Amino acid sequence: MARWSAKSADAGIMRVDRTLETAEGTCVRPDGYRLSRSDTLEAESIALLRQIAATCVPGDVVVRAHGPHGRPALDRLCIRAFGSLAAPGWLRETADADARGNRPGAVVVDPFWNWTTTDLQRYLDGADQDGDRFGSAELVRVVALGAPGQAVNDLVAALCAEDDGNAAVRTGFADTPRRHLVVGDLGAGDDMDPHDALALARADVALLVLPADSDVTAGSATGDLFRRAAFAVSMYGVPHVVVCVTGMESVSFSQSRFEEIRRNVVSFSSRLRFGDLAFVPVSEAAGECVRRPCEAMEWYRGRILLDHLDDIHIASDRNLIDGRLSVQYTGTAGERSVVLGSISGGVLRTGDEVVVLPGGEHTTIGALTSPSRVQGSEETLAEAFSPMAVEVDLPAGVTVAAGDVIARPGNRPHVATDLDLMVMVVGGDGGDGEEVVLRRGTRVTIATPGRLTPATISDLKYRLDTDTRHRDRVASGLGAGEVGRVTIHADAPVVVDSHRNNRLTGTIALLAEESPTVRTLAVATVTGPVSHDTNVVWQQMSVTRQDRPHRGATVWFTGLSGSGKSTIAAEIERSLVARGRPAYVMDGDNLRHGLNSDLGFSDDDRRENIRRTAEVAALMADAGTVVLVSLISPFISERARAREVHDEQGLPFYEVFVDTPIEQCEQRDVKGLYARARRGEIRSFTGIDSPYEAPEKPEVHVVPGDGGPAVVAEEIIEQLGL
Ligand SMILES: Nc1ncnc2c1ncn2[C@@H]1O[C@H](COP(=O)(O)OS(=O)(=O)O)[C@@H](OP(=O)(O)O)[C@H]1O
Ligand SMILES: Nc1ncnc2c1ncn2[C@@H]1O[C@H](COP(=O)(O)OP(=O)(O)O)[C@@H](O)[C@H]1O
Repeated sequence: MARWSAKSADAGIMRVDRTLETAEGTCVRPDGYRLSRSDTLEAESIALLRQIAATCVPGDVVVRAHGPHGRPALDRLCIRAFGSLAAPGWLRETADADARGNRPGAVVVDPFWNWTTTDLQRYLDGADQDGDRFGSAELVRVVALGAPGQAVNDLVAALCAEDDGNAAVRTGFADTPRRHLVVGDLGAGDDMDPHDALALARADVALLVLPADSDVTAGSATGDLFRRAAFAVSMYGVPHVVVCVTGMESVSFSQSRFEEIRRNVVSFSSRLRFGDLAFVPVSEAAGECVRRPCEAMEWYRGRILLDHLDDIHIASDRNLIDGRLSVQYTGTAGERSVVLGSISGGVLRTGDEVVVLPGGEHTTIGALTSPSRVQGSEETLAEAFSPMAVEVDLPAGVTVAAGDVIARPGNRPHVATDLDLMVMVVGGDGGDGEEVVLRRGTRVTIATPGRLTPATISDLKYRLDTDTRHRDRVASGLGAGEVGRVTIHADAPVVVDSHRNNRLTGTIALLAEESPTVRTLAVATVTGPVSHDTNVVWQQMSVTRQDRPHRGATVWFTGLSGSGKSTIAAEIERSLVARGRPAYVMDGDNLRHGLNSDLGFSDDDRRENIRRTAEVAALMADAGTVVLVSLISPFISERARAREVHDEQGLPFYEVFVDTPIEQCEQRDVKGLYARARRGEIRSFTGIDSPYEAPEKPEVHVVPGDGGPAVVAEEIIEQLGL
């Protein structure tokens, strides 16, 4: 591996805060932080700035370097450190010229991360001491928030063994044996600026800080800050949460106080979506239980914070199922089209059949190359996976543009003009003291990687009180710091995933339309697409769910044809009905005779089949029935959507994966369909020439060895408490 020195780089660094309309087109403006060399940016060609503008959104960090020695050094650093970046200067057509070093280049580093230029410079300086340190270490993004600023500051300083107290520094660094931690200090988290919100949307781990002498349940100011921060962590889906109970010395290192706080936080968080929650008592002034054990807290048997962060299992957090390439730059190289972007989900391989969205053109992935090859160490990749940056060859003539998303034909993101969003209005960035408000009719710009799409807020469904969860359905707007559910109508289709499926492609920024500058109003998570007429309003009925004699639920069976879904579902139905519990099987075959008789087995038809079935199941569950859906439902994304439909209405939803291997299904061949599919008489048959995506975390996983249908049925009833 090449050794290099960051100091040899003639670097310009800026964080994009504004995009700006000029006579020549859109360009970007740095946020005011300046490094000694960054003023060379002003002299940069307008063409380069336009290139950058085409690929980044506010919050991005742009690193620019030129000269034969500087560029490769920075490129290498950025690739190693961040993984997900794109570089207009790395286009194949310009690569040779770049390698000779006479052309300026730019990289957009890790969109949505909250670096200041000061942070980045410190990072470069740190890297300089040991150029290889990012070679094998895994980068883990940590954010700390939740208590009055100083408490969070102290924790970050203790974790990163720093004492510089520089207010401009928002990011600390800490190395564990296996990892390189980048720790963003978000302070109290009560008045987030866009960078904070975007950092949260990207973080692997959130450290929620709660001083030991305050409490989450009390109406204290600190408790309020903590609860708000916890809500934001949950909303943006940070997969791992560590509650750091700080200032243990102020409560005499009391174990019972720590346990009391733990109980209170656990009880409070049951209403939040926390996947992984841990607690560490901290005496941060001396870094105890942060970087080293604390003698005064011998009772604490858990790991110290740094060890915990070294060990948290983050590899499974990445979405490695749904293949997505967010295109940030396009060009041509001889006959071929070349695109540059980051893998925002799944794994892509050379030869994969893919579709370019929103256009819908089908094509095939050619050579995959790691951008670092510009340094002369060309790396052709067999496969690329999230969150890598790659350069991809496509056959000549494919229509593809920055902002497009490349996905698999059988596993597509949503391509929609109408989206259902949870938004958090973020402040602190306008600088004019004016309260930012989103309301029905507000014009905004949707920022997705590489693309800006004008849009209108079509409806404000409710404003959410993040504390009580009260939904204020008559609210007229959302002010700074407020959270709400909106629908938005985009002027052109946008390509997104549900946030639940993919945090990267499921998060968007909403920018204000204030020519000539643009500022971020809100950072939103995508609930899903909406396609209904916005003039239709929900009618509240007088009979509520609580008035009904039975509580409903949906049990969703998924698996190959012949796996046993219907047989088990029918057993459960029989058993429940015999006990007087309303239950009903919604069987794919049967639904296709009526409700879904207009649908075939194309991917799109299957999606619609699943969507309709989920909606009907939710209605029946709402009416008090245990609905047993038996549908192959081969796509993870659509099953997730079915779950969302239920979650949104507070209805229980359980996924049961009937995991019978295809060989066994084929042997059973209940309807003789496998034989026909093998003979080519049926096309697009699941498991043969149409994909089946197995669930990752079903509530119940049934395998053939579990017993006969009746046994399995009783076990499911028991396990789900039906
Ligand atoms: N091409 C193809 N692929 C898969 N299945 C096929 C196909 N053609 C017909 N069938 C029969 O239709 C049943 C599956 O319908 P589903 O509605 O459950 O399918 S899906 O969820 O929309 O994928 C399935 O029934 P089950 O065996 O009960 O699963 C098949 O019998
Ligand atoms: N443990 C089991 N659970 C469910 N079905 C089983 C089991 N063992 C054998 N079978 C048989 O497998 C077949 C499954 O068919 P079916 O329930 O129609 O599957 P699907 O609805 O998934 O297409 C039935 O003939 C059933 O009797």
